[in-house]
Amino acid sequence: EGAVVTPAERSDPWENQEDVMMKVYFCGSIRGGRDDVHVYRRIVHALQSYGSVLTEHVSSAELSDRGEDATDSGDRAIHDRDLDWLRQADVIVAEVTQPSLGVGYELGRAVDMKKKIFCLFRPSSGRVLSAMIRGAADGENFVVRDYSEDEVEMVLEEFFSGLKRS
Ligand SMILES: O=c1[nH]c(=O)n([C@H]2C[C@H](O)[C@@H](COP(=O)(O)O)O2)cc1CO
Repeated sequence: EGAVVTPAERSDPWENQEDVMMKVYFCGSIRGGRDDVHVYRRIVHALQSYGSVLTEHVSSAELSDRGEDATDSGDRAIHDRDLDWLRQADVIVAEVTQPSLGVGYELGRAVDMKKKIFCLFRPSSGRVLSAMIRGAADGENFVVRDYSEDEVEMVLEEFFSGLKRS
């Protein structure tokens, strides 16, 4: 009676699940162009088997290259919310084939926060990935993986099974 329940003693299963569920921040181009939204959908769908995806909206077919809100105050709200999610995230997964200022910025901030980062690039696009992304790879906290669309599930499985071991 009157005992203080510490977080470790909580018995609500939903609360516990929240505690253990990995949080994944997915980055993909929005105002940079929506050409690859079908790939983002496939990635986010696969990611949902590893944890909770904080930025599911990035993969929404309804979201155009105008973004969520075109007003200035809307932009601040988007920026602040996304940085908050970035801080909460255990891992960042970015599809970097379609160049995007926002994605590049998110990755730079995530490096500064010492997050685990996994970037996916499709050479079949004919593009050459920015040196500021390819050149940031250290094979451990910042991993860049070339892949083709049909390999989405396989490369994510490889990455997440590596995380469990480390
Ligand atoms: O409406 C938005 N909502 C939003 O969450 N973002 C974030 C998530 C994406 O990973 C990234 C896309 O940046 P950009 O719009 O510069 O391509 O920025 C970006 C916008 C629009 O810039």
